[in-house]
Amino acid sequence: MGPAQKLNLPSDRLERLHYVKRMFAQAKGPDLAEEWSGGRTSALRKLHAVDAVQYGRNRNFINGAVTHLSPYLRHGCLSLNETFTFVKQKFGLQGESLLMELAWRDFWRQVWFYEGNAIFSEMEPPKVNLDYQPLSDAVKQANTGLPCMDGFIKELLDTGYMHNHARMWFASYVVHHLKIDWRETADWFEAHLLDGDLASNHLSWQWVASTFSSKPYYFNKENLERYTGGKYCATCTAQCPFDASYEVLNGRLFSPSLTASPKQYPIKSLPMKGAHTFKAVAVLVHDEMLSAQNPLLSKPYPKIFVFDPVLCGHWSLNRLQFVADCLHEMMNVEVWMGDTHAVLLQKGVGQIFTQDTPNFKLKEILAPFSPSWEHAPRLANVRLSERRLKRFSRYWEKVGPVLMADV
Ligand SMILES: Cc1cc2nc3c(=O)[nH]c(=O)nc-3n(C[C@H](O)[C@H](O)[C@H](O)COP(=O)(O)OP(=O)(O)OC[C@H]3O[C@@H](n4cnc5c(N)ncnc54)[C@H](O)[C@@H]3O)c2cc1C
Repeated sequence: MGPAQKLNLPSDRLERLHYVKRMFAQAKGPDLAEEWSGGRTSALRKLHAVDAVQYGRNRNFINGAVTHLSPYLRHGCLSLNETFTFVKQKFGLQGESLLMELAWRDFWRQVWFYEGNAIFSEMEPPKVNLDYQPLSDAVKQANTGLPCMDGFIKELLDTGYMHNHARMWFASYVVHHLKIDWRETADWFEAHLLDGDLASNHLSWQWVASTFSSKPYYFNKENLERYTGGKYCATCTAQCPFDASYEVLNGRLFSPSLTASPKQYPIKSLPMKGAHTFKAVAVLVHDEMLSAQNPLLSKPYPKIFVFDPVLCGHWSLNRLQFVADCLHEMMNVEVWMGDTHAVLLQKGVGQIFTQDTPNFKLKEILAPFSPSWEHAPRLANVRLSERRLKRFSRYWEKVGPVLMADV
């Protein structure tokens, strides 16, 4: 890693895109499209355009009224609470479907807080036989020979986005048809998403695989054709692996799992760095709190954000550009690239305030700086037992009535 370097993000958007490309020369992929510009201004525009009524009717269709809010929620441009309240007040019960999807995000995050690094290994034994083949170049390069899957992958590589239903189909195809290692693909997938989120992503892959659900997720051609409006099937000449009844697919894809123990994926700790006696205090802004409205930014200390390769070295170019857009709106935040530890030492910082996160890597990096982890308000102020955090339905049984009480 080179020495830490302070960045001066240009105000002009095009210049900023070029600047990020130059500074992060190793980052791959196309530039960030204008419609995905980062920051709270764009986030609010998208929030005000939400049509929760249409969403409830057609969210599973690939061209349905989905919100595209995920990158903004992931990076804290909007808080989940304010988004939930906005939808509830504007749409009432008609917004229920969207409110429930927003709650899924909270559920995965609460599971991450509770389980920690366990979410990166199999949470439960798989309910059907899984295999762990390496992720192939054919998948990574959108060259599977299936127009639907290649179309989904191309969209991911070109824009950093994939519709939720396409994510489910794609994950199911990779894990259950190609028998590829879910964890390797989840890591690759997260690196290409603008909304890449370790909890929503890795736990969703486990939900599809059946290591955090009671059965595997799979689909047939009829389902894909219906929700894509026939877009891929109409001209497809491939031998379709999905063209069968659920019963036939079930027999073809699965036999009950013989593995009693869930697969574990070891996680390396970062090398421990010593504490020190510096006196300065700072607010460490991280990638989940990218809004000038974040309450921590009102503290009377310097605010510092670091593009640390340990945390974001695997991100695609457009994700880095998205984050740069967000930071550009946060006038009083100093932006650096390099080793967080080195930046804080260089600035004589001995103590930091920051927003709490389940991200263990960030916690390890910040441990030598007496971090004060400030909790963001929770979506619902309810205590959730381990049992509730095993399945969304049990979580919702407790949280739903609290959140929906005044609708
Ligand atoms: C295999 C797989 C991987 C995924 N990886 C991620 C990820 O890395 N980051 C991420 O934010 N989401 C992930 N999701 C969840 C979901 O697909 C996306 O949040 C959603 O598609 C984002 O698009 P949108 O904002 O237009 O969603 P909309 O359908 O408009 O939903 C509105 C919001 O509700 C939340 N939401 C909706 N569905 C889900 C869900 N199933 N789980 C959690 N939150 C949800 C999101 O915050 C989303 O922005 C993944 C799902 C699957 C099946």
